[in-house]
Amino acid sequence: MSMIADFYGGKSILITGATGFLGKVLMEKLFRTSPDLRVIYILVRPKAGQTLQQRVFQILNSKLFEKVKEVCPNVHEKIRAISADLNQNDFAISMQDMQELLSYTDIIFHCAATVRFDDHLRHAVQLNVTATQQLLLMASQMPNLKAFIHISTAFSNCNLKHIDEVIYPCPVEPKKIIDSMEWLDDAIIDEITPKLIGDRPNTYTYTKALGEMVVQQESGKLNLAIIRPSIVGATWQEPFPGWVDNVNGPTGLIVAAGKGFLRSIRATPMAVADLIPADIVVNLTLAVGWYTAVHRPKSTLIYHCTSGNLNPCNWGKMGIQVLATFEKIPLERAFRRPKADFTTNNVTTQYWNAVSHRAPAIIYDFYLRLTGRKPRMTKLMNRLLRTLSMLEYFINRSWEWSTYNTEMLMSKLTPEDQRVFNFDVRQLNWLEYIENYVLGVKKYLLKEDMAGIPEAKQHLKRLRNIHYLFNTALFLIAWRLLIARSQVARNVWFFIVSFCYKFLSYFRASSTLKV
Ligand SMILES: CCCCCCCCCCCCCCCCCCCCCCCCCCCC(=O)SCCNC(=O)CCNC(=O)[C@H](O)C(C)(C)COP(=O)(O)OP(=O)(O)OC[C@H]1O[C@@H](n2cnc3c(N)ncnc32)[C@H](O)[C@@H]1OP(=O)(O)O
Ligand SMILES: NC(=O)C1=CN([C@@H]2O[C@H](COP(=O)(O)OP(=O)(O)OC[C@H]3O[C@@H](n4cnc5c(N)ncnc54)[C@H](OP(=O)(O)O)[C@@H]3O)[C@@H](O)[C@H]2O)C=CC1
Repeated sequence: MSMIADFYGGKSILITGATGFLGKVLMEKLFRTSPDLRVIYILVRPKAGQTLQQRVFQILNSKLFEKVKEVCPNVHEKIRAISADLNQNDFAISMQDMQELLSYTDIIFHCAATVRFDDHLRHAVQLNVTATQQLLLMASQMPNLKAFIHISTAFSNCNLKHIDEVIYPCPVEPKKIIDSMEWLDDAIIDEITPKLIGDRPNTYTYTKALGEMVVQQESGKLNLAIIRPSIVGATWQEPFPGWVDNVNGPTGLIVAAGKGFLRSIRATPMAVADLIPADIVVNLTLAVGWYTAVHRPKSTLIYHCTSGNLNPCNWGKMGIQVLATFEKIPLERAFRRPKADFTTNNVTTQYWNAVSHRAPAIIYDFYLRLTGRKPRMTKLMNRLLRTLSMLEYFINRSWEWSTYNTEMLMSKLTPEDQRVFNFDVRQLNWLEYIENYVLGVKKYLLKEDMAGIPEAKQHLKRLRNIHYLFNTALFLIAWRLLIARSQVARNVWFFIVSFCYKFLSYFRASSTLKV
């Protein structure tokens, strides 16, 4: 029997960010391994034209939850969606709902965040810092609360090269930042943002670091732990390999490479690609929840959920495997054949962006215009280039994260728990994982049918022929222009033609002699 699964039995669990990528995998695992849990409360905001119930229905009816429905047929009754907006005071939760949450919650998993790199500082502070502070305040009023698990990111201190499982203070206190966001106007915030974030690349990593400081400062008598995952990728094993449903992190680039939009990327092939599968993050999170509640460590422990120091892989190897998988299993209706190179400096990056990204987009838009359609490729390409520029920081550097607490926790688990809640990244085979990731992107994110693979391959062959034809035509035009303008080119051309003629005459004569 799994001690961890047993622990969650009968418990009331509160999850924020349950509609997000990680939140859904977390909920799935909880229901599947502890179907006898009392209830999972999820804080959900109503979204464009969808009620709360519709949002929950959509999640529970997705492929991700197919296994859950077998082991926990009454899963609909065990999930309680509470209308909440983490940007509002008291999260805009009704008095009645708040009372229920305060009375019954045993464990909190705080996953909600804005993960956009370019979010305005005011909004990022509101969600990643102030909301965390408010949730901690709520938690302190929960008589039955046994553990509060905060999901941060391994990149909250990406301004450092070696990162330990400790909280590094930011120069300005989170409370001062929260206060100032209330009275400063947007223009001033824009002006001071670069100074505040300092040597971090964006508001996301900065506000996640502030969020950790808030957790430390507001800990009071709470049992807290912080988890820092690196770059979360598709699932490795559970509930099935390759599940992913959004374009964040590498996923969007995998799509862009497979569809032939992304042809070059400024990245360091040897830099460590610190990816971590979503199910490993979730297994560690549940193990931490159990350990924090049962063993009640004296201080707030931080757990790095990273792969680099235990089972490193680099971007070069990953890129090659992504492309190799697209050879076997191509995406449908690609714009160009998947083929991409790493560039390493500004000049080559600008050159390949112009030649491989902008020029084909302009030519395609010209073709769309000619055929009476609306041009769209240049706009799409500009967005891709903007996204690439945001991600570049993370694919041109390597970090070292120590994992003492994570390894300590692994050693505390029974063999059964090590199996059921496996977070040992050393067991992961990267090539197999990447292949399943790419397959998952095709099946679960893009919802492409595997039966369409022969047609997709045929389409790629057509694209290859168009490519050869286009290159030949381009070469002939360039050559024609050159010999019209240059005597040297004309002489070379004359020499080649007469050489070919002589060679052919000799070949014909010698074959006639043989007969
Ligand atoms: C020697 C070897 C040679 C081999 C050659 C191989 C060559 C390479 C082959 C390529 C294969 C790729 C495989 C590996 C690639 C490695 C890249 C990995 C990068 C990973 C970096 C992650 C760093 C994570 C650090 C921190 C982790 C976290 O803690 S948080 C989670 C991460 N958060 C995010 O990822 C959010 C990022 N997104 C944003 O901030 C915003 O979306 C944006 C600022 C990027 C864009 O915002 P904007 O307002 O303009 O538009 P938006 O509406 O949001 O989106 C616009 C369109 O862009 C699409 N989109 C969004 N994100 C991505 C993405 N990550 N990749 C691609 N596309 C993305 C989005 O869908 C929109 O599209 P449309 O709807 O069609 O308009
Ligand atoms: N993905 C990654 O690579 C990594 C993620 N992390 C961390 O993991 C956590 C989860 O990330 P991930 O699942 O990828 O992120 P997602 O963007 O997929 O999910 C974010 C979640 O937060 C919710 N949310 C956002 N704003 C509000 C709001 N105002 N009120 C209520 N809920 C809100 C979203 O709800 P809605 O559905 O309504 O938008 C969604 O459920 C985050 O804390 C992130 O920092 C850490 C390292 C890497």
